[in-house]
Amino acid sequence: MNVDLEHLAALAEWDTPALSNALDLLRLRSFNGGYTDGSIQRITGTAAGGSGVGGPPMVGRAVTARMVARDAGDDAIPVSQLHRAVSEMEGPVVVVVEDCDAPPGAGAFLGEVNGSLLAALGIAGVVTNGRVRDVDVLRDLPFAVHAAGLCVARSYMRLTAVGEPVTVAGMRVKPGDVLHGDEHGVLQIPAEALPGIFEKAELIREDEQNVVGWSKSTDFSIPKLLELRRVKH
Ligand SMILES: O=C([O-])CC(=O)C(=O)O
Ligand SMILES: [Mg+2]
Repeated sequence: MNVDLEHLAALAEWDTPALSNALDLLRLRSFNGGYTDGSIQRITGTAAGGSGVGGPPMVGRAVTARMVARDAGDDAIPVSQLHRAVSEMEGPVVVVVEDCDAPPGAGAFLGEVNGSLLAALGIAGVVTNGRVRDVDVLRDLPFAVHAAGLCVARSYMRLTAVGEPVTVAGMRVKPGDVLHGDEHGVLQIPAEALPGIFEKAELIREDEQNVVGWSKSTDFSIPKLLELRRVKH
C-alpha cells in the first residue's frame, strides 16, 4: 500500500501511547500486538548528543535485515545489500535488524562505522532485538536507536538476509511498514490507519484531558468519582 509522506511527518507530532490508543479505536488490529514488548529500549534519541530520554519521535518505513554473531559461519551477505535497500525505499527509513542468535546480543551490527554509513544515507532510526556498541558516537548520530542494550564485541557478526519479514521484540515487520518510536517503544502503524488515526488521536486526547482537567478542578469530589463510568473497548 502507498504511504503519503505528509502523513508520516504528521505522525511525529504524537507519542506512541496516543497513537496506540487511536489504533485501538480504529480496530484495525488486535489490542495486544503491533508494538515492541519492552525487551528493547531507546538507547539514543534523534537530537544531536541525545540520550534515549526525551527527544522527538522516530518515524519511517522499515527496511529489514537479519544478522547472527554468536558462532562463525559462511552465510554472510554484503552489507551493501542493506545500503541498496535503504537507498531504494521511498521516504524516511527505519532499519530493523533481527538478531537471530539464541540468545541474541553476542555481537553488535550497529556501531560507529555501520552507524556513520547509515547516517550518510539519512535514516531515521535503527530497531534491533540485538545489542549495539560505540554508544558515544551513536549519541551524536542524527537517528534514534532502539536495542536490547550495549555490548562489547563484534564477535562473528554478519548480515544473513535483507528485505525479508522479521520479528523484533515481539513485533512482526515487513519491508515498507510504517514504524513510529519514542521512549515507550516502537509501534507499527498499518497503512490503512492513515490518515484516520489523527482524528481518533484528537478525540482521545480531548476525552482524556477532560477527565484529567476535572481531577484537578474544584468540581472534583469522591462521590462524583465513584459515579464516573469510563468503560473502554
Ligand atoms: O564492527 C562492526 O561492524 C560494528 C561496529 O562496531 C561498527 O559498525 O563500528
Ligand atoms: Mg565499531
